[in-house]
Amino acid sequence: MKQHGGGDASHRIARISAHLDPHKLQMEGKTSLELQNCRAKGGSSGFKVAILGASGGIGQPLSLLMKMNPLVSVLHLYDVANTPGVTSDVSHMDTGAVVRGFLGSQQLENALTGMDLVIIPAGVPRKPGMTRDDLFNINAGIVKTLCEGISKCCPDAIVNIISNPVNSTVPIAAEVFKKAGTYDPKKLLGVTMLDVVRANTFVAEVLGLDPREVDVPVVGGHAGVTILPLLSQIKPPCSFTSEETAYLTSRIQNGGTEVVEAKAGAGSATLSMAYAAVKFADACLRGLRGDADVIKCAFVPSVVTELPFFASKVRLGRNGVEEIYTLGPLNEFERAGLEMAKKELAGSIEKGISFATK
Ligand SMILES: NC(=O)c1ccc[n+]([C@@H]2O[C@H](COP(=O)([O-])OP(=O)(O)OC[C@H]3O[C@@H](n4cnc5c(N)ncnc54)[C@H](O)[C@@H]3O)[C@@H](O)[C@H]2O)c1
Ligand SMILES: O=C(O)C[C@H](O)C(=O)O
Repeated sequence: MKQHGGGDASHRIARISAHLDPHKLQMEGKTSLELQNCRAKGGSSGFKVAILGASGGIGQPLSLLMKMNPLVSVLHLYDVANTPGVTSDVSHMDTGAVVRGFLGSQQLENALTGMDLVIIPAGVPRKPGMTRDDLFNINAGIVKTLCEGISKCCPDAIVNIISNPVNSTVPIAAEVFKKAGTYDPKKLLGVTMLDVVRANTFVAEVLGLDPREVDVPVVGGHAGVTILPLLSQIKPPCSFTSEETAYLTSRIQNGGTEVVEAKAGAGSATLSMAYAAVKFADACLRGLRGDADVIKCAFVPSVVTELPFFASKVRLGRNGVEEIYTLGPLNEFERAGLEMAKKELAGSIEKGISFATK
């Protein structure tokens, strides 16, 4: 019997199940382009987003939240483990985005083809006693391989890097893209949004405000002293005692460690990170859509300081980062913090560059 929507019932059912399992389509001899076009009816117009590391502690809630984002029409979930289960689960949500799962390196290219935005939370997290830099040996190689795939399959995509150490993985990504001839500095962003989310929360606690009313710029990078909250520039404008400034700066800089210790070996921030990653990805998509005044902090290729990468406020638009804002007036405490941040950042950036160019 012919069904409304094209194709007979058995074909239609086969298509729906294949759409959850790219293997099935490949076995039917479909090309990757057909795979891309084989969309369930009802998919809304919008952007195509891939999450690399989708089965992880961050990846799963991030997949859930991106499936809820009305700007997303296609959501590709890629990991080296457990994507069939995560994909099946998330795909039952009655929101517009069509979800497809991709498992293992042989499916990376299909996962990436045609994507507008790629979010990378793949890699190992810290355990108590470790620094983010202790993750370098494993995560540097993971990010390098994934970025090689991006160069090949979606060189125009915006890339959001979450994998630590962000201060080194973003320079690695830049070098991979340069080597492939696909580097666009406007499209590479290290995600430091969690530092801003934490800063807003901790400052609101001290001031007795709703965190949603607070906006703290956090500049520099994403590790220890490189995380530099500019409390002198918060909105709404407020002043702090030197004790409050010292307490807040230290708590914001050590927010990640606070979670790592509380989780006692079970990983680092995942839920608050997924929240922050979605806030940031949504800003990138609103920028791509052409919304005005989309401004967020991010660790990007930059000329704001003498370092080649630096986190500061950026304006997001149709081409990715369309404007990078200078740091503005800093007080004495922040100027001293900036010098410490730059010293550590220089080493982490250099470490990433040498890894990717060796
Ligand atoms: N930027 C930030 O603010 C921020 C915040 C929190 C965590 N992180 C970092 O995010 C990363 C992930 O954290 P998590 O808690 O989700 O870890 P996790 O171990 O729970 O998940 C990582 C996922 O990556 C997958 N993975 C490993 N190698 C892969 C590869 N080659 N390709 C694709 N996927 C691969 C794993 O299978 C796993 O599902 C860590 O490096 C962590 O330090 C960054
Ligand atoms: O602290 C970590 O290792 C994870 C992440 O960078 C964070 O800030 O929570």
